[in-house]
Amino acid sequence: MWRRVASLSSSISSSFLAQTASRLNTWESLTTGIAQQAKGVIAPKEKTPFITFVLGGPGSGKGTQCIKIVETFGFAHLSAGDLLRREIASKSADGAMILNTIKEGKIVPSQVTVKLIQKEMELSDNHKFLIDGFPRTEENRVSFERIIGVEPNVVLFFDCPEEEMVKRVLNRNEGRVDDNLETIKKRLTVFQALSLPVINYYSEKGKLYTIKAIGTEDEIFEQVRPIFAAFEQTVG
Ligand SMILES: Nc1ncnc2c1ncn2[C@@H]1O[C@H](COP(=O)(O)OP(=O)(O)O)[C@@H](O)[C@H]1O
Ligand SMILES: Nc1ccn([C@H]2C[C@H](O)[C@@H](COP(=O)(O)OP(=O)(O)O)O2)c(=O)n1
Ligand SMILES: [Mg+2]
Repeated sequence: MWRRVASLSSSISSSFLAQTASRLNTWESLTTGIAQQAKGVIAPKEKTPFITFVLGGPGSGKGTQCIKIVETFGFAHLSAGDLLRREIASKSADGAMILNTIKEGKIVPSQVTVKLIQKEMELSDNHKFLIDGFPRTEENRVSFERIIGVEPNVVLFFDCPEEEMVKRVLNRNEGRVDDNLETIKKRLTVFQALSLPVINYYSEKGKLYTIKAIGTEDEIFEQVRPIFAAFEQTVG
């Protein structure tokens, strides 16, 4: 694994290499634990994980664009909302609590969400992850860093006017308990109060890529494409 890192293009900065090295160590410990539990079932990770957080208000088009990124750049798509809805459907111990939280337009405790994300990352044989709809709060962010031990390489922010988001959510038609006017208003308030600080945090760290999320799906993807194209050589 170390040889792999060393043979990467010489254009990579030393700070990138240092970050890579630290992520590799974390990844090794993450996967070693799993390998011990399920020897031979899960292929060892040989590549450095590349993590993208996909942020934006409800209905801003995160999921839609993630599908295009998966098709074009071969990422694994982990939607925090989908993982939580799967927990509800499986009637797990946390299911009822998650359902009530989502109906109220609130945020599920980070420990629950991070564990679901962690499990998916460990089971995946991909090393490139799109983590969609997460972190939605500072608590989410800190919890991910503490439990997973890595920081994102890229943070996408789909910046969409509120009235457009409301229109899209009300037309989404997926039978979701939170796609109604009452819950969407609460979700927009939560987004402003709790999610925007996370977006500002990554902006200050120089990791934020803001996408103007109006126009056709294809027009929006043309803003997304060059971001990942620029990383393709180094990430694989
Ligand atoms: N550029 C777009 N223009 C119009 N509608 C869109 C666009 N992108 C997505 N949608 C639609 O808006 C709704 C919300 O999109 P989605 O990808 O689920 O957003 P998010 O995951 O951010 O909540 C979906 O019904 C989707 O088909
Ligand atoms: N990090 C997260 C992500 C989603 N949730 C809950 C609360 C959110 O309103 C719902 C739905 O999230 P989802 O990402 O599917 O919603 P949108 O795609 O933005 O419409 O899930 C959460 O509590 N914590
Ligand atoms: Mg979504």
